[in-house]
Formats: sequence, C-alpha cells, structure tokens
Amino acid sequence: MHVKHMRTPDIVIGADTIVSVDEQILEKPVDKQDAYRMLSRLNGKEHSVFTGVAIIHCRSKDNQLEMEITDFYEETKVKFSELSEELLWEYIHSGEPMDKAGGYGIQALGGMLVEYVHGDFLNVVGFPLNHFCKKLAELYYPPSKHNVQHKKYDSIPSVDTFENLSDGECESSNFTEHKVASFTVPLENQNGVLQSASKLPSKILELMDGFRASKALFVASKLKIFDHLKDKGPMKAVDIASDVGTSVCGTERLLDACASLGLLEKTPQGYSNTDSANTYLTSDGKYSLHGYIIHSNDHLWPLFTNLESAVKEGSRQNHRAFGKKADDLFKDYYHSQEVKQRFMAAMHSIANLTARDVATAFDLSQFKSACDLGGCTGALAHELVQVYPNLKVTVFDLPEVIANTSYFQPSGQHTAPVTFVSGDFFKDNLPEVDLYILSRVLHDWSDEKVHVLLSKISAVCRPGCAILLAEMVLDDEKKNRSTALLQSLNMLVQTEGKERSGSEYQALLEQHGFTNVKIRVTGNLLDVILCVKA
Ligand SMILES: C[S@@+](CC[C@H](N)C(=O)[O-])C[C@H]1O[C@@H](n2cnc3c(N)ncnc32)[C@H](O)[C@@H]1O
Repeated sequence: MHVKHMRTPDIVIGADTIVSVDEQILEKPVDKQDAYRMLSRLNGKEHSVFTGVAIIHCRSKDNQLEMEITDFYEETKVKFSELSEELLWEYIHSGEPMDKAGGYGIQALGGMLVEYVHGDFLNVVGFPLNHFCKKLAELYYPPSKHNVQHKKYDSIPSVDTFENLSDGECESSNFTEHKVASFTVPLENQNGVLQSASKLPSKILELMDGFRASKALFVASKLKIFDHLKDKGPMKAVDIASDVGTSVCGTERLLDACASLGLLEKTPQGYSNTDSANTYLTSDGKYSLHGYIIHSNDHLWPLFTNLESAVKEGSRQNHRAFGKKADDLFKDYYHSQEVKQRFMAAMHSIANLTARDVATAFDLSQFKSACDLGGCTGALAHELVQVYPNLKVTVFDLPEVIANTSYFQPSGQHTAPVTFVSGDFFKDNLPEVDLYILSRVLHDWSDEKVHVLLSKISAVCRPGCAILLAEMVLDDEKKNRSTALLQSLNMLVQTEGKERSGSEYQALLEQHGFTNVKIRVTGNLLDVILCVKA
C-alpha cells in the first residue's frame, strides 16, 4: 500500500467505541439478560451494522495532500447465525465485552453469532481501518482495476468483500499474515470479471471440520499449552515447543490452528492466550473446562468412535472402546484411581459452571436441609450454601467418590454446612431432608432404575418436601439446541440412560406422588425442575 510514502498523518479517531445495532446504540455494558434479549431479536436476520465513526485530519506538507474526513460511516451488512440459546449463552458466558468497538467480539468468540458479513469485516470490528487505508491510498495513487483482488475468506464469519490493500510491495504485511489466515483463490478472471464462486455449504463444511477443531483444542489442553501461556506475554512457537517438550513444526501448526479457532492470539511477538482461554481453558480457573475437555478426549472420544455401533445396537459401547463390560458406567469409571479422578474433575468443571444458575433457578430459601444424591465433588452443594446460608447440604455418593472429594474442596470458604456421606442410593437408606437434589443423575439410568430411585426418595420424603432435578431438559418435539441432542448421543454411547423431555420427567415424578412440577430453562447447560411431595 502506498501510505508509506507520505508523512505520518495526524489522525483523530472519534466515536470509535459506539456500536449501533438497528439504531440501538450500545454504549454501556449490557447485562446478560439484555444481551440475550437483544441478540435473540437478531436471530437469522440480516442487519445493518454501523461502527467505527472516524474523524480524520491529515496535515499535508511538502506538496502532499491535506485531507479531512469527518463523516466516515460505512454501512456493513451482517447476517446473524440462526441463534440457538446454547450459542448465545456460550457467548455471553465467555465474558466478551459488549461495550466497545468490535462490540460483540466478532473477531473472537462473537464470530459464532454471525453467519456472514457483506461489506468490510474490519468495519464490524471497529474502526474501519480497511477503508481508511484504501481512501488514503486512492488519494495518493488511484488503484488500477487489476490491483484490486476479491477474495473469499472461510474464517468465521464469511466475508464477501474484504479488499486486498497490498500493492505487492507489502504482500506479507502483518495484517494479512495474522488476521486473515485462510482464504481460497482470487475470484477475478483475466478480463477483470468476477467468476461466480460456487455456493459453499458452509454449515456442513464446518461440521466436517468439527472433529479436527475439537481434537486441536483437546491436544492443546492435554499439552497444557493454555496453562503455559497464562499470565505470560506472547511466546514464540519454538520456546513453547521446548518448554512443553514437543516438535517445533508440530507445535507451530497446532498453535496456528488454535489461533484460527480464536483460542489463542497470534501477533508478530508470538502466541498468547485469549481472555476466554485464560478463563476457561487453563486448568486452575474457577470456571475451568479443562477437566471436561480431558474427559472428552480420553473417554468420550473413543466412545464416539463407536457411535455407529451404538446407533445400530441401541446400547452403550464401553466394551468396544475400552475392552471391558462392567455392570454400569460408574464401575467403569471407578476401577482405577486415574480414571475416577478424571471423571470427577470433568463433573466438577461442569458443575462449577452451572451451579449458580441451578441454585438460583428457584427460591429454595424455605428449605433447611438438602441432600445432593450423586453430588460427586460437592460443587453444587458449596454453591447452595453460599446462596442459602441457612441451608445444610449433605452430599451422598458412592464410597469411592466420597473418599476422593478432598482434592476438590474450595479453599478459604466456610465449608461447615456441607457434609459428605457415602452410600449406594439404590440400596442404602437415604438421609431424611427437606429437599432432594438429583443433578445429572436421572439421565444416567433407564426408566426402570429411575423408578427404583424415585420410589426410595418418595418413601422417605415428607409431604411438602421436594425434589430438585438439574438436567438438560429436552422439549417435547426433541428439537432443542444441539448441545442437548448431542448430549443425548453421549448418553447412548456410554450409559443405559437418556436425556428426557419436561413431560417425561413430569410423568416420572408424578407417578411417585410429586406434584406442582415446575420447569425452569436456565439458558445454561442444565435446566432445573422443582416438584413437591403431595
Ligand atoms: C453424572 S455424575 C453427576 C455428578 C453431579 N451430581 C453433577 O451434576 O456434577 C453422577 C453421580 O452419581 C453418582 N452415583 C452413581 N451411582 C450411584 C449410586 N448407586 N449411589 C450413589 N451415587 C451414585 C456418581 O458417583 C456420580 O458422582
């Protein structure tokens, strides 16, 4: 680009921090409910998005041009993806700010909300640098038609006009190298006429790539790359490889893949964690998903490899994936300390992420005692006693689990009201309490076993006492967000249970004398059902 021939202009950028969507100007951070409502309205529609209002003063000297651009609106059309609650909440929980240029973080996780951009991608990100540089270049050296190439980028989101500003001299500018990593061939033929690109089934291609993307995330997590980069400045691939003990060429490719997926930031100085990698992918954060990612890699991946057999046979595939068939999945998990620890860490990470929404879905302040049956590490129990300081919570789980809970206890927290009791909820006596909690427990079991468990609870539960279920609740047509329906496949490959609809849970509960069944869809990974013993 020709800008390098001129003096550095004196540039003032104004109002760059306003993002306006449908004449709604977002100047302040919005809370997640507002964000949810606002984004829901964009579902599957095309919208004009105006961002990056620039006021530019260029002083000229020595025969160079003086320029002032005050009105620099550039209209860009953005098509928002078919938004599912799952996507929205994933995004909202990512903590991406809503209040500044690039307001919905389109260059990072926000990109998943957007199907395509007509116009200038950078304009949606914030200051329309692309157009600014183009205008400067035009003013100094009007471009010949052949210098303008049209490219199609397949990064998220798809962008249909992202002009190449290079003139050949700067073809490998940092920008083209780092921000726009993947694209297909130029679409202009020799006559300067755009060839029509065949319409790509982007959704399908994305799904075909999905397993590679998952595996890249899993391997980077296993190698603790996100831990390694936490709280550090950018690092070069060669240094990361040497610290982690991996090959330089393999590490570089993995890091580039992670950067393209928005998990890492890549700059000329090296690779660093994105904010969401720091929050969710390092192993020690409160909301770390590390445990579940490792479980997904080591346990779920081999099971999903046998999905075809699971579908043909309609049953779990532990014997094919791991060469043994235990009576139930928990015997599989608890046969070795390593597998048990991994499973508990996986449960712990999801429980931490969901506990606040589960605990607050209903007002539980009337209950004085609760028992979290199959409560595992006690993550939900600890959240409950934070929210309801007068509630005493007992975590009831198999002896192998209870013996292993100390590792997962929060430090520096008042933990007195949570107690741990070991037992088998199918066989042993259950504690007498006001509220029985079953979080991700019923989905592990067949209707037959669910009846056994519910009848045991019903027998010990006094009138007015209650059951709280936390599960991914399907809707009656089973047309939920994909997370829930993929979770259904998860249950098929590894358990005798299944995800159920609200009506199915209601019918099961009512058969055991529980009435007034209320369902709250939280928007988090788990929904909540409360019912009372008549
Ligand atoms: C899918 S995990 C859910 C853990 C936790 N409630 C959560 O939501 O994170 C199921 C839990 O049920 C426990 N469990 C399975 N069978 C059990 C039994 N017969 N008696 C007591 N607990 C059992 C498991 O050990 C495990 O902790």
